[in-house]
Amino acid sequence: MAFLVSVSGGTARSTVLRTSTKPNGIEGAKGVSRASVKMSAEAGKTSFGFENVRGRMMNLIESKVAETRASAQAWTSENGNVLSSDNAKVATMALLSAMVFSCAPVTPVLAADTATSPTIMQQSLQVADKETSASAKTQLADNGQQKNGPQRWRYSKFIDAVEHDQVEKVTFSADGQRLLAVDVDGNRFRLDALPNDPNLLKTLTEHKVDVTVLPQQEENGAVSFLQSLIFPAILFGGIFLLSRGQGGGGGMPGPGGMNPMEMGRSKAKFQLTPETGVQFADVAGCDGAKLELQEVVTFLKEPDTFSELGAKIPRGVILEGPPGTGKTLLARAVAGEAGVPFFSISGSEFVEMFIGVGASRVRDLFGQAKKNAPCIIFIDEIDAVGRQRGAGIAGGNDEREQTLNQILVEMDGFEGNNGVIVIAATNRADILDQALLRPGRFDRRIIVDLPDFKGRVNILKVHCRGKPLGPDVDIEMIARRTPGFSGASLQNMMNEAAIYTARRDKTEISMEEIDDAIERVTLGLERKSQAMSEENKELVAYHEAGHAIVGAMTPDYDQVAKITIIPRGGAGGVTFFAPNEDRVDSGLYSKQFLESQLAVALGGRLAEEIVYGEGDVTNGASNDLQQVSRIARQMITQFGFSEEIGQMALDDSDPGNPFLGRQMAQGGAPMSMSLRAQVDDEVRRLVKNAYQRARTVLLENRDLLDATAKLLVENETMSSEEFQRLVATYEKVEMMPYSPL
Ligand SMILES: Nc1ncnc2c1ncn2[C@@H]1O[C@H](COP(=O)(O)OP(=O)(O)OP(=O)(O)O)[C@@H](O)[C@H]1O
Ligand SMILES: [Zn+2]
Repeated sequence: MAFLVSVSGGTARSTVLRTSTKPNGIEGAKGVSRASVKMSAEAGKTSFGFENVRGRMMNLIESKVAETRASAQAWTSENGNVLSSDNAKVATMALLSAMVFSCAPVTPVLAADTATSPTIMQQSLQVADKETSASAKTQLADNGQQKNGPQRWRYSKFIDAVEHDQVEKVTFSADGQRLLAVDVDGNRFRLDALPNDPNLLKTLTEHKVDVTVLPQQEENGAVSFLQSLIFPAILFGGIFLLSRGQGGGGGMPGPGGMNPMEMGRSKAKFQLTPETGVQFADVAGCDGAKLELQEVVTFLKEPDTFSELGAKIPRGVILEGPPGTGKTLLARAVAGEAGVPFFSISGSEFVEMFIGVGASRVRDLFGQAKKNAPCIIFIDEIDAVGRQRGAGIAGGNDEREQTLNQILVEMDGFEGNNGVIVIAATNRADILDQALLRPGRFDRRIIVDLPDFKGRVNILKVHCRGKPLGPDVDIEMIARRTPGFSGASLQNMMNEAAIYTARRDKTEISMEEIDDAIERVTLGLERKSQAMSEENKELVAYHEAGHAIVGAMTPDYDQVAKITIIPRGGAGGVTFFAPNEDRVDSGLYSKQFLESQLAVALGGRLAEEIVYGEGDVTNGASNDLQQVSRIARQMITQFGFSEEIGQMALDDSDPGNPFLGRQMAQGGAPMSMSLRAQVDDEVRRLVKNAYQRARTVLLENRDLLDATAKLLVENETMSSEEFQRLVATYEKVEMMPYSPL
């Protein structure tokens, strides 16, 4: 079997051809990945010219991140719907490399669940996708490709592009921590966690970059940032601030008034809201999503300017995320910010209609929308109609398919710039028909995840507005106590508190009512997902940090894409790793990689052990431990990775292996008792070795472990970049290479 491994980093691209047929063709695999790291390092050096070692190291890390991201992106875009298809092998490969360590302090998610549950797996991939798409696209862009979602840029690369007049437009988040840039070709780039660069604004102005700042949220830091922008804005001109308020932006005049609304035909089932009145400031805790949607707002406000600039016109946007995270609210806010009408319909309403009605409703809806352009069409629960065609559980649903087809026809029929943008919402993007996600249709996917601590503070502020609060009410404390709550649960909780207050004949909501309300909502949530106590938080943080650090300190291991300790789906926390291109392409995993994987899986439990002592480890790692023994067994019985046992496939009748599939387990020789014992010994040896290596690396990087856990407790999530920064600051020792005991 021959395959291509593309090596890329920064500007350098080259291709390495390798042939191999056996899974134990490890030498080749190693060679390739070394080569790719080296190439990336070279690329990093030439494009940035950092002279010091640290700089080079960071470049190397970044290139490596970019590399793995590219693969994650390429993989997801090609195989986006792999989960619901029967293409189990690809899914297996992806899962193996995008290894997810989701660990629950109380109810562990079984490994089998992780592998078979499309939701969890999709979550992992989505997060990988979300967190990783960016740099990946920097590379895809080199090929002239731009897939959905903005790419992520390094700061230095961004400045470089600005200085070369490659950047057209920049939108800052209200707090000034992130920005979205659009280059001259209309490609979008994202930068998170901006450094404090006093010259940034000057550079932007000098190069005539359009600067927009998102409306400010009630965050303190934002004020000074805004002020710091306003001042030079007067000096340099050419910058306009988007002010919150009637009609939105300064700068260029938007289409002030709305088209007079023609009443929808009476049979029309969709809702039309001429003016939603919702602003971005009403949606809190999803700055990333707002940043991306700002472009849609700009387009709706000034469609002509937008297309004159040659920017790529947005068509369809999919908002995906758990229930109650504010997807509908965001869509309404886009309409509100742009001052355009909002058409909405729910996917499930289509399905309830009589045969033939769905498609004509779609025609109606789009017809009305075009007449009222610019406007937004919002389709809630798009999965109800947008599920893969021909994959219906009850033998397919013609009505649904016709409705879906009609939506596709309408979206394809958008000529040039007709000012209609379709926003769809779903919490099951994994089951969507791929046709929906093609370019020109819903080619932008925006993740709206559960809010982290800061997000919850902001959401609470929104929902405390206009409510009489007692002097003892501390919003930050409420936010600390409500991890795992969505925006809707928080709103619900505040309403409950208000009801308790009224019942108790009080005039102000006090902490007492809020406590009761939190308890009540938590009880409701607990049935669905794991609610997390304060004490658990630190433990989960150490556990996840353990996985991440062992992964990061392992040469050639997959990149950490995101760490979170927000409880979800029964898991206390999750560490996501982005798959690596070589491995995904080939589906081959070297012995070295699998050994590292053992160590990474053990890292969580080990961190607990190191920090709290052996007596205090929790059963939250049972999922990890299952993964460990499964991987180790397979290495010995199926991949012939043991010298003792040799290169033969054995029938290790481990029932239903969700990871590598039965096909690999087939055809093995039955095992004698003595062989079984030998296998057990070998498995134990492998695991013990991995355990030792992971333990050493965690002990020697204790500072990094503490720093990571601390930040996780504070923020609940950590991006790849944030983690890399910690690694760069604290890292001491890499994991030692495998040495047989
Ligand atoms: N980020 C947020 N900021 C402020 N309020 C929020 C936020 N998220 C949710 N809410 C509150 O919860 C309500 C329900 O949210 P919304 O309907 O937008 O969620 P959704 O993601 O569309 O949920 P579903 O998937 O169940 O349709 C909103 O009307 C709002 O009051
Ligand atoms: Zn774990």
